[in-house]
Amino acid sequence: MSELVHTPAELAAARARLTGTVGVVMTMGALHSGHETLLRAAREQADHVLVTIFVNPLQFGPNEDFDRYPRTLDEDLAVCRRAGVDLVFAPSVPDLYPDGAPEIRVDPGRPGADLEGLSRPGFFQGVLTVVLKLLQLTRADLAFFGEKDYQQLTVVRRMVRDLNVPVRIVGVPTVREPDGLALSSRNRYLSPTQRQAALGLSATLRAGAEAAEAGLDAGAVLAAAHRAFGAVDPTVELDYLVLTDPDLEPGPVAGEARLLIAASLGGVRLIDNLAIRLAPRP
Ligand SMILES: Nc1ncnc2c1ncn2[C@@H]1O[C@H](COP(=O)(O)OP(=O)(O)OP(=O)(O)O)[C@@H](O)[C@H]1O
Ligand SMILES: CC(C)(CO)[C@@H](O)C(=O)[O-]
Ligand code: BAL
Repeated sequence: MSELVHTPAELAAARARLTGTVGVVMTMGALHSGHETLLRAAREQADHVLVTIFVNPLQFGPNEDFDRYPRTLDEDLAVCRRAGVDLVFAPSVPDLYPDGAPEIRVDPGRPGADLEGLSRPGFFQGVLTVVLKLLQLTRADLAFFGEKDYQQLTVVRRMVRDLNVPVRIVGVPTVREPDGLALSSRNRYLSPTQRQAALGLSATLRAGAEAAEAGLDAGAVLAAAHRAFGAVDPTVELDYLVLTDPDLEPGPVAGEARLLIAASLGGVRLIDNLAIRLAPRP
């Protein structure tokens, strides 16, 4: 049975009853099999699993989908119960921000400035601020984040290192539909035709991975991915397609790398990424 709490005071009381290690999975709800994989990882690696469900207004831009973001608490609780979650923290906006939007926020710095940071100004500041608050409130020993949101995982790791936050961040590989589409709560916005077109994101990444497996260098791998994107349904608008260092550090790419894509379909913005292993230079 998962205990449901809403306020920080209720959370503190319930958290105090948990002995042993606590793993937290932070979500915005609308739980799917990707989230369930995070819950399983937490179940395996911690004595207790705590889930947070909160659609964080601070990380949404003025023209983004905060109002229409799916809110499915009853179904989410059923998922948590089935996954053996001990405690669910589902605060309201005033529960978490009793004084309104916080004056003091976490600056995501250079790692949060590119890619998603360029397209979604304020996004990582909002994410890091709420992640830090939730880490303080849950006092978790481990926190699990999906590689699907690769830059988010990277920026959270960097915050924990730079600010000495006492938690271990665990990255969990992306869960995909059998046809390759990365699971995402926002997939439910897609019409059947858009869903078919959205396969272009993972297909583009796979084309890059195949070029790397064939021994091509970084420039040729990225060119192969761009060529593959050229064959994708023209309703899919590319935001970025980049090959970077796995820590998203600037500079030349060699050995382990990451290919990241973001694109929009009829106003629905999706992201995906894949690990790429470049052949050693001769
Ligand atoms: N397909 C997936 N595989 C692995 N982890 C995932 C997947 N989808 C989401 N997650 C992870 O679940 C956590 C909560 O994410 P969130 O609730 O925003 O879901 P989401 O599907 O990413 O939603 P959205 O569609 O709004 O981006 C994050 O750490 C995210 O990376
Ligand atoms: C980490 C997070 C729960 C913060 O609101 C959100 O960005 C998400 O669901 O990935
Ligand atoms: N999935 C990360 C949170 C967001 O896109 O708003």
